[in-house]
Amino acid sequence: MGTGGGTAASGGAGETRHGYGVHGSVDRGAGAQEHRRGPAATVPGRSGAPGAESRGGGSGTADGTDTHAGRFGVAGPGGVPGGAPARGSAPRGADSPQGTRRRGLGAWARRWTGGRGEQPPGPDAYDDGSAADPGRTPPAGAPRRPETWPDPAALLLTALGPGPRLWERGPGHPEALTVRLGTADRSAPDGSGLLPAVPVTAALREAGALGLAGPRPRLSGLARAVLAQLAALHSPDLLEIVLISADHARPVAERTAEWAWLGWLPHVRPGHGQDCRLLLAYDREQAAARTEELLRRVEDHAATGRSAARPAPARDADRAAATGVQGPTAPSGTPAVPGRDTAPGPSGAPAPNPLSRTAGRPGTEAQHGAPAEPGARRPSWAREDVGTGGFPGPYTVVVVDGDPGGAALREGLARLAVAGPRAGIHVVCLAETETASPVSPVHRTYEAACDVTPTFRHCGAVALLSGDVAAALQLLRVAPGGPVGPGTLAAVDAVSAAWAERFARALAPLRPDGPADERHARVSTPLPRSARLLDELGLARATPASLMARWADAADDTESLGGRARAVLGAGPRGPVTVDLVADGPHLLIEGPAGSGRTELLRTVVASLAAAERPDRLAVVLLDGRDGVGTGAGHGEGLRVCTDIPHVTTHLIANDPVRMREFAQALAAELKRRAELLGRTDFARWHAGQEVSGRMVAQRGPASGDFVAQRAPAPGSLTSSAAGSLTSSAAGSVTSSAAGDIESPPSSTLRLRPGAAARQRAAAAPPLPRLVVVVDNLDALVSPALGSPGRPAAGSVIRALEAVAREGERLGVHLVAAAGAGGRTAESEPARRAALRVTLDTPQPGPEQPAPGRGTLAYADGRAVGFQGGRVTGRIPRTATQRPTVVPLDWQRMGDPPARRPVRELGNGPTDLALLASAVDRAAREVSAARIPPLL
Ligand SMILES: Nc1ncnc2c1ncn2[C@@H]1O[C@H](COP(=O)(O)OP(=O)(O)OP(=O)(O)O)[C@@H](O)[C@H]1O
Repeated sequence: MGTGGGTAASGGAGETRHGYGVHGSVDRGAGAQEHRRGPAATVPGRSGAPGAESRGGGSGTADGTDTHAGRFGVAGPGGVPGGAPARGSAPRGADSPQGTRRRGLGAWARRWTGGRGEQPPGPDAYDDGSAADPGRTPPAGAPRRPETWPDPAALLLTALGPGPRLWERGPGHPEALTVRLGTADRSAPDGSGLLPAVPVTAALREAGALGLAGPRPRLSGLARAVLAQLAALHSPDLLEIVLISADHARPVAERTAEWAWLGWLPHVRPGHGQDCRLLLAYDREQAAARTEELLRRVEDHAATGRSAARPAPARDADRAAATGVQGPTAPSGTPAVPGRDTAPGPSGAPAPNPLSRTAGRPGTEAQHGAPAEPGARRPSWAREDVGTGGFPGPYTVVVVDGDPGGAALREGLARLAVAGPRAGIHVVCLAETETASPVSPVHRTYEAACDVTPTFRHCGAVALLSGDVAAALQLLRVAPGGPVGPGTLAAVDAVSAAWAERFARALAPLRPDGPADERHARVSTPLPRSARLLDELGLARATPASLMARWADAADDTESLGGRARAVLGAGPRGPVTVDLVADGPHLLIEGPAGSGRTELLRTVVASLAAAERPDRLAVVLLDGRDGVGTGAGHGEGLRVCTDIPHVTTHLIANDPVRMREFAQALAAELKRRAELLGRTDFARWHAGQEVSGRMVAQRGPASGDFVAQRAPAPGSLTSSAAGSLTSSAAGSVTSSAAGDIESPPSSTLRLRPGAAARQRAAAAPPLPRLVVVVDNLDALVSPALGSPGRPAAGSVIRALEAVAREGERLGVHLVAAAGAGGRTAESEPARRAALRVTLDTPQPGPEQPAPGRGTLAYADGRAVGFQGGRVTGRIPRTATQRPTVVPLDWQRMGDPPARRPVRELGNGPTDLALLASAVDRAAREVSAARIPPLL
């Protein structure tokens, strides 16, 4: 399929053919003007990349005539005297004299193999990147630099391998989202000859949106080549691809046939909760759904100021390296020779060091001799991100093929093209036009493209196919008035449908490595109407082993010394919403009207606290402030259903003044005990001290039995009458021989060691777990109803809770309380001292409305996040509904929401809470966790 001078491939790797240079093949009609020479066209940062502001405000270029060449054009040398280009680089805006094509075959072979390094170093004068002696042959064995912008053949090999370059570009990579559109011959900067087939590239992050226009067959070939590059070089975690091909001017069968290959890519799978099977839109509804999702993301980004996201470290490093290459502002010691420091990895893959990549990216900063001002290369809309490393991803490339119709949709896509780049969303717009030629000069072709695809007008850079057989393209920057400058002429890259299908099927089974949430931040999605806690916890099949793994992880957590108190509340816009009582607390207040799901949320908190930490490091005390709870007085079971969880040591209902007073005294006594034990230190530091003293003992002693020693409080620092009934084992392998222990260590181990008796006494001391006091209906305690049985003792309970609110943070005691909004409760100490606050919405009836439990979590620093509370007392879903079902699908319907059968609950089966409690109980036995004594 490749014709003329382009590097093109068709039908698969075996049929790949290559051409060289532009000579004789690139149309130079009226629309395809000569490239300008001279430094003005080659200085990065001067050309003013297109962007939202520049389009609106006319602040496009500094020199007015410069095009994209400095940013999204031919890469290559141009400004640095003696600066040596590396292979794969090109001068910008410089014409290609009819010079010698030295080592063209060598260049071909290297590009064909994607620069894998298996071929011996060639004699290419520019390969070694030596500024001093560009013609010097690189020393034997010198590492080869791979092609920065691989050609289609290299891409296919990468996918089929899969090769080492697969998904090589992360967010910090200087070439992330930069695509090669074709090639052009360029003269070497030292005048030594011609660099053949130098890549011509466009950077989406700089252009914002990219338009491609031309006759359909070649346009499709170019679009396939562009998307294949993106898919091969960026992982599906970093980049999702959305297709909107809903132009009714073409039959849907034709559109689906043309794009069928794209459906195989892992990048079109909905990774952020989108309601579809694949991110492919072939009709207006699907297109509207995808556009809406993306616009919401843009708004969400603007609202949360995500541009202040933490810097991608590599990015700053890149910039430093780029600056270093250019001289004046270079930090000393920065690798400065382009082309030298991008060594292939062991398998010929590019070195992972992004420093090298930037330094080895001639044609941008490295080659032009202009000191890189931070932000100068980037368009105005991106500049605010410069200091923070740019948008950190994940990115979205939206392919808009033709006009989907409908004013709202058009407007939405226009907004995406203009505002999307701030949120990492870049439009690649395809418009079917005639080839640019003397008959249809550039401006006319551009207007024709804007007519057939209105989104085209919002692209910051456009590539117009030109020439009799559309084998060339002209890459132009777009200013407010339309394309400017003569642009860059190149031979087009294009691949056939068969090539693309083979490529995409090769990628189809591949997945990125590692746990999903560690790989990339999730983008914002709408809240679900209901949520299941076990799903949010990732414990759909709650097993003792999965809980033990979490508890072991908590034991290593230095942030939560003494016990982790982290609870998942439910589903948020970016995954589960978690409160950390240690880091963000110490106390949590849940407010909401009756029926809003306060009690359920308290159960959710208790259940997820238990899933996060073992029961001898975290204890829970439950208090139902309303006297009718659990007595059939119409208020349900309250917190009683949580009492099967081994962490729960005490449950009190406020209907018995005697027990309530005892409870208040016991709680106060526990605070006193902790205060005496901790002395002047606090809970976390005390545990840190225990760790240190434990390690010192452990160093002297033999390996076995160390756990007892590690966790034993220092002798003499103990109080307690409860000694002997408890253990201080924390991580679970050994417990003391105290009463109530499930397993005891072999006592001979301790006897053999010096000082063992003292340590044994220490091990039997009372532990100091974190304690969470969970109170439902706090308002019923603050303002007890006249005649309620608990009224006489409510005051003493409240005083004890106030003491917890005041002193709990230092003592490792947390309060989680639920109450109706406002009233006297707001004035109470527990409410005033709650750093974390949840406000639940009034539930609305109706199947379309969210279930109770919808609310907002607010942090002390003003941050807030909405969530749908995770239900934990729902019945375990019927397994029958989870049987696999077979649904016939075709490409056309992949963008529809998947048909869902309602998950029916077993009417009388166990609840999720019961399932979890049972697993927690078994896990606690497995780790020999001792029970914490009840308060009462
Ligand atoms: N997250 C949730 N998902 C689905 N249903 C929920 C959720 N939370 C609560 N519900 C349901 O809403 C109803 C009220 O819940 P809950 O008793 O927790 O509310 P409340 O605010 O404590 O009200 P009250 O104090 O009047 O009992 C219950 O039927 C419960 O099953």
